Amino acid sequence: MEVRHATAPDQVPGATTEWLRARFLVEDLFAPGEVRLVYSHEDRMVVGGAVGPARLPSPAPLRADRFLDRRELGVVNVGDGTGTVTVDGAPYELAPKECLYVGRGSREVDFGGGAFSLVSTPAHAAHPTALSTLADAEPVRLGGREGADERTIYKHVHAGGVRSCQLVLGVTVLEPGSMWNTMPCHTHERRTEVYFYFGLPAGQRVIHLMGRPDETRNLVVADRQAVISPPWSVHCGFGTRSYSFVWAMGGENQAYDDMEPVEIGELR
Ligand SMILES: O=C[C@H](O)[C@@H](O)CC(=O)C(=O)O
Ligand SMILES: [Zn+2]
Repeated sequence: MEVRHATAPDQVPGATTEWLRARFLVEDLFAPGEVRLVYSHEDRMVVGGAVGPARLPSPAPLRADRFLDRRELGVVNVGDGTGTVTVDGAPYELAPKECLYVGRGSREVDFGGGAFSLVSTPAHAAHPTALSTLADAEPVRLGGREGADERTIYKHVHAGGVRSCQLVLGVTVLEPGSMWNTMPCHTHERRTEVYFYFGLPAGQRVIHLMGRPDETRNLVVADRQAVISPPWSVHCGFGTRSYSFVWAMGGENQAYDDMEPVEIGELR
């Protein structure tokens, strides 16, 4: 498991494209029969990808007998068909974009055929493992044709949905012909957020904006790649085609709307 250290906003001016990509972009998470994980010191979030059949390991940097001894996990099916995730012998069927929350203390997590994105945060208590379907996730329509940002937000793990210690997780799906996510954008000083882009056609890219609102940079992101957004960073993007993304947060609170909005004219 790769370990990435935390960053500070004063490292961004002067940073090269390569430096930014090595710290904030997560590539190559998906390989057949493997679970690949990256540990970030930003709120100690672990970001991963699983392609079954594979079992969740407990990599050495965790110093834990089992991955979920002190953690909780959100799994989202990012493939095109139904996928099965088995937790301590109990199978859960996930349709595309559906989420399984796996609680602290679970022992074995097995991924069947399919592709899954993973996000984990430290957990102080055991909440029950629970499936969240798209219907459970209380879809919210946002945006419009005029802003090229018609999209549906599915909130899976949050204060009013599946319970967790600190993880907040959902999926946003853009309509065909809609390319912008999260514009106007925001920061949230009390949480780190990970965006995991998927459903982007081969050869297309998302231009993801990061950095302080007055010092932005861009990352050019391909399908099934993730971006780590520290609390000081905006996170929004424009695709060359429509796409979906998993967004997941960890940190001080679980209030979805605890954010600092940024006016478009403030961006530099
Ligand atoms: O803090 C919340 C997150 O950035 C996302 O939920 C935003 C998002 O999915 C969108 O606007 O499309
Ligand atoms: Zn956000």
